[in-house]
Amino acid sequence: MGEAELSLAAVRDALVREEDSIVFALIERARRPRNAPAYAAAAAAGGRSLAEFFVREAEVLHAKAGQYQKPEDVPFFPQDLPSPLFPTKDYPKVLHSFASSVSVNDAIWKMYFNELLPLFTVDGDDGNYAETVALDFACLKALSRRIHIGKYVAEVKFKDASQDYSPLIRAKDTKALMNLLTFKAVEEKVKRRVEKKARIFGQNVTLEDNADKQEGNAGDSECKVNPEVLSKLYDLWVMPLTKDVEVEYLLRRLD
Ligand SMILES: O=C(O)C(=O)C[C@]1(C(=O)O)C=C[C@@H](O)C=C1
Repeated sequence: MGEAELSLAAVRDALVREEDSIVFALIERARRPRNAPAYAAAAAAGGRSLAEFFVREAEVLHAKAGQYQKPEDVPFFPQDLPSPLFPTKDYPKVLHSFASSVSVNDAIWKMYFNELLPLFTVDGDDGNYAETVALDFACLKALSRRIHIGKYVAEVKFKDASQDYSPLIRAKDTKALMNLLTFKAVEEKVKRRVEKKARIFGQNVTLEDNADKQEGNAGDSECKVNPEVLSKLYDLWVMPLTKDVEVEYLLRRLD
């Protein structure tokens, strides 16, 4: 995201676009059952699970290809990641220099595997473990990107009202910062919109004319991911973690 794009409306548009990626990533993962063996410690990978092994190896490849240069692209395993092998374009630096080190990926990892997966995948084991963990990686990346865009939201809010934010930052008043950056009405709209997206993107599209089955009218049980799971995901985890990123960024904004 560049300087010219840095307005609250533009950053919120970016968050809206990320919703599509998250809903589609979940729909794709939901094609496979839980596949628990993909998450069990495996001797072949030094006691790591296939899921962790896959994400670590994938991040090494992505880093070599030039990923993780932007503050919203945060790796889950940043230790010892290689530098890009190919030239990367310099993106405009619109955030404070510490921005890349703000990460809530550990919390996203735990939330995804412990809380979210059981909510939108069915019990079962079809043996497609490699495909399953690749789909998990796509979900994790989409969630992490959305949540870390919170850094830009925080920067815009700070720039727009530094007189309100600065005293709270100096006082390290986390609670007051959290209140100041929270817009309950926006959160309600976000929840309703992701639920609607899950209903629209997750229905089966046919060519038959059927008055009961117009787009957007699919019953929740016919959707590939239950739309209520999306609203819950945003309510309990995505928005709270985005706000944690905002607070963490703001607390260091005057350093
Ligand atoms: O849109 C904002 O102002 C944000 O800070 C983003 C966000 C969100 O995560 O969607 C988080 C906090 C606000 O209460 C509303 C929405």
